[in-house]
Amino acid sequence: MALSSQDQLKHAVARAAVDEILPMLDRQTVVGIGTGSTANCFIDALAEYRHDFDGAVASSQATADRLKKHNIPVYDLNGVGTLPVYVDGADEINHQLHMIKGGGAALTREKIVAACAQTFICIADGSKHVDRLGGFPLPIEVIPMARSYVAREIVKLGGDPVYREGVVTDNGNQIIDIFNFMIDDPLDMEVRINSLVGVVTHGIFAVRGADILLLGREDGVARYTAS
Ligand SMILES: O=C(CO)[C@H](O)[C@H](O)COP(=O)(O)O
Repeated sequence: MALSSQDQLKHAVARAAVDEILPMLDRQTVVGIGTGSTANCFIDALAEYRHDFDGAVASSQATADRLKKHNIPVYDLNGVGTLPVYVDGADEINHQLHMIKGGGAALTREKIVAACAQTFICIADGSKHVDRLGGFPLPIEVIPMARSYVAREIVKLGGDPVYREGVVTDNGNQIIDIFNFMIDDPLDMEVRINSLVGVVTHGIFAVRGADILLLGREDGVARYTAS
């Protein structure tokens, strides 16, 4: 079956991410790996080198399952400590390499694994690159009993919260997506939403943004670094 051009871009950035990390790998290296269709392309490309590194820490059960299918060992983050690199996709990424993530509901584990990584490489197709975050609805993972409270607080901040019905995160929590919520200052908004009681995490990744962006475009993969 022929791949769509967006799928081809995902494969191209996944391959570029493998090339980027190959010099970092040795038999002791444990790699942090994100969640989603672009991260899946990365896992499939990395599997070719599975004897050149030790294993991976997964940001979701879905990612752990895919790694195991490739016979790549999956480790508990608590037993690993600092990771040299974390590779993941994004729903949006701006020019400062701040992101919105969590479209796949894996945001909390993604943020934890990213926090433990020395280098965060974001892989995305060109449609994800934006001047201003917020076109993509911002996901918030909430403790279930706090869902309505958090939603009311989000309305006060100017957003339109929508409960992502039927979705339970790997941590047993629920997701609210905030629509119509353009974000001028991602660092400030990340901290403000973090301070709401009942919020587990949300999808603004600015305090720990990406260090490197590999962006798939029709004319090739562009590489950006955080300034
Ligand atoms: O944050 C995520 C999952 O929680 C993903 O990285 C994000 O949704 C991008 O996914 P895809 O690569 O499928 O477009």
